[in-house]
Amino acid sequence: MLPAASQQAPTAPTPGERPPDRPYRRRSQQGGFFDPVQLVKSFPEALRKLHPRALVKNPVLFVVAAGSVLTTLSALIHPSVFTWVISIWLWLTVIFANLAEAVAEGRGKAQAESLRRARMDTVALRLRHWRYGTDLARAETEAVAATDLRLFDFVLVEAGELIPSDGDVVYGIAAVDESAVTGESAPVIRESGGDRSGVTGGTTVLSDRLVVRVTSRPGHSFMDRMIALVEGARRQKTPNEIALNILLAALTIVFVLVVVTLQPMAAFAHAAQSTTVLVALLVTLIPTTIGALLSAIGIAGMDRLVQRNVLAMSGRAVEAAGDVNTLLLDKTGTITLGNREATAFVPLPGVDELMLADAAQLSSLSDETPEGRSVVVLAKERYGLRAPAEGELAHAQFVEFSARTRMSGIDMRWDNGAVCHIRKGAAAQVINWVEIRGGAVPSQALLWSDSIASSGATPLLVAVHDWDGPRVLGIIHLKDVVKDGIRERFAELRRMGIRTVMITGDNPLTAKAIADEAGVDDFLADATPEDKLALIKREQEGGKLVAMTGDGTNDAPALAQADVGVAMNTGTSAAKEAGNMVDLDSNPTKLIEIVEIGKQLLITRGALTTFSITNDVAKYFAIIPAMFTGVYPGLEALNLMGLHSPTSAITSAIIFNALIIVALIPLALRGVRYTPASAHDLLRRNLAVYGLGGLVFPFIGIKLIDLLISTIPGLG
Ligand SMILES: Nc1ncnc2c1ncn2[C@@H]1O[C@H](COP(=O)(O)OP(=O)(O)OP(=O)(O)O)[C@@H](O)[C@H]1O
Ligand SMILES: [K+]
Ligand SMILES: [Mg+2]
Repeated sequence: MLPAASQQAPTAPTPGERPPDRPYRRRSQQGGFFDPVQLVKSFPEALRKLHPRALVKNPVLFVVAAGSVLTTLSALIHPSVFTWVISIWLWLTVIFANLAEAVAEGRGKAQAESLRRARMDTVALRLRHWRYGTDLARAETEAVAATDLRLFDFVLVEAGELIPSDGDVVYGIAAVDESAVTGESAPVIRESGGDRSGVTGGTTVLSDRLVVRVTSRPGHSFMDRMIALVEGARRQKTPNEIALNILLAALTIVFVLVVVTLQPMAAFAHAAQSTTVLVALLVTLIPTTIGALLSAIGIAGMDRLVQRNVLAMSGRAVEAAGDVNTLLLDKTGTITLGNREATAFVPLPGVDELMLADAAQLSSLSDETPEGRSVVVLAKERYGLRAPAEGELAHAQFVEFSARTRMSGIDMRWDNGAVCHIRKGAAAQVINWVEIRGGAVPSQALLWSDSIASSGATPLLVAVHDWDGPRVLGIIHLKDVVKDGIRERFAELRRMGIRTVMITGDNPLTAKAIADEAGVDDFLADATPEDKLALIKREQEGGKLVAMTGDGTNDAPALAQADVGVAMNTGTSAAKEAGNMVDLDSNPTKLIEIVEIGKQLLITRGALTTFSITNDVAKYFAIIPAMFTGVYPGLEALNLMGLHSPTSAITSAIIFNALIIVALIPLALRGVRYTPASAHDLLRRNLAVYGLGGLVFPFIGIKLIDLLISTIPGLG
């Protein structure tokens, strides 16, 4: 039996219909963006991170921890209020730094928990020997545990059932509830053939039924990857982060040398310092603030993407997003709604309309793309044409659509030896097909299809080669609609300095019409998957960072090559595998937010590094006079803050040094405010705010702490 190729699409919104500026549901934002309770909750984890194995990964913190051990030992040998207070606050410095990381990770852990709950063990109905055209009612099935499914198994999923594994729909069309993964309760359409064929294990089929080909091994599913990602288990340091870490380590080594060589000089001046004071000086000099917050900033950047329903598989991609120059988008399903539908059959002069409709339908019987299905539907609804019954097409061979041939069709053979070939596809390819077979193509074929294309629709030429010879019959008019509000979003990208380029396999006229309507800066038409890849490489050779959004298998090579490859969650598994980000909302203009988050990550890191280095200056002015006023009374002039006593001055500096870490945790997690502006303006503003702030703020903070603690006996 032939499959019911003309099943109607269930009535649910297509993903593209969502207005781009709709506020996304942010899953873990229910308790406010930064919840102070998290600080308390993460405390045990911060203590666990005191393990030396965890500490060595952060050279700055490791030095502080080593200093804490030294001061604690000396407090045990020469106990005093001062030595104990310094020791305790040094340990607190390390713990607060761990706390920053623990809080950043904690938010993801909670999310991972809720994902785990969604991932249930299910029983799958595996189909034995399924191939296209099998009657599902008669197909042999066996029940197996979802965990026992293998790659390329076929499973049947009915309405109300959980999809047992990631895969591609190979037969059928259904409404699917993907809220377990995307947090979005509106159902989405998943169908075979097109760019909306990918399904995710753990989501639920709401209507109809699907045959799914399994594309992931147990334990390697999308949901598993998502859990590992939000938990931070797979987080690797990005190249920029590693570079900054090396710089911080180098600074630390320099200051260790400074402090160690200071002691002989101090001794020479009869002002030899205690271990506690030397460690205190060292800790104030090294960049503890940024050392403590660096990894939290990175984790929070990934997390901010998750809040916007984007899964970034690599931190490097998030950083690259902050510097993107060019954005490439495919047309169908990305810029347009993507349900290209046949709306009319246009016969050439002298061709019977019914004959064209019949040929169009025959050529689309096994064409499982949305376009193909819509042709069958149109032929049935407008002309009452029914798909041929079982047996009638026993000797037919289907020719599947491919992005390279840009055609699909059927070859039919009759018992008397007669043969009939039917093709439909892009105008240039079909005309070529007819001419190679020796047929003549009337000028209207190209003229009319060009005029359809110029309106932004896609023309498909239909041609036959039978006993009457090769000839074009007419044109199928495929309509596609540009998504609402996309023009404004592209204008916004332009303001951010990003060039948008549409790349499509469609013809240049359709491409131009859509490009004009959507307001992209440039377009490339007639693009094969290789062309898409080559375009990205060319842009990259010029030193540019390229982002690409796409959903089709034919976009996969380009998605893999791009610096930022954002696959639509509605897309095929191949596209999702190839990209380094997946947008669960399948919104191509999400890239605007991704770029913002990338920029915000870079700015936050820069701002806090500046703050960290400048805020050490005040501590220096607190500690140096305290160390030497005994022997050089003139140094009292450096006691700008008028601190109470040498011990209170040093203690205040160390307490401030520890507290500033906790105070900046919310900023590290939330990110510095980002407004679209040139990189130069942003840099200047941040230097002013965070550089100057870092310079001035500690003077006030240390003075206040000094006023407080000078009342404590033993410190005053
Ligand atoms: N089912 C089909 N049968 C025959 N020809 C088709 C079919 N679908 C598309 N075509 C033709 O092939 C061309 C390329 O289509 P395809 O969907 O591969 O483009 P693409 O590269 O994915 O671009 P985009 O998705 O950006 O539009 C279309 O312009 C159309 O002429
Ligand atoms: K410091
Ligand atoms: Mg496509």
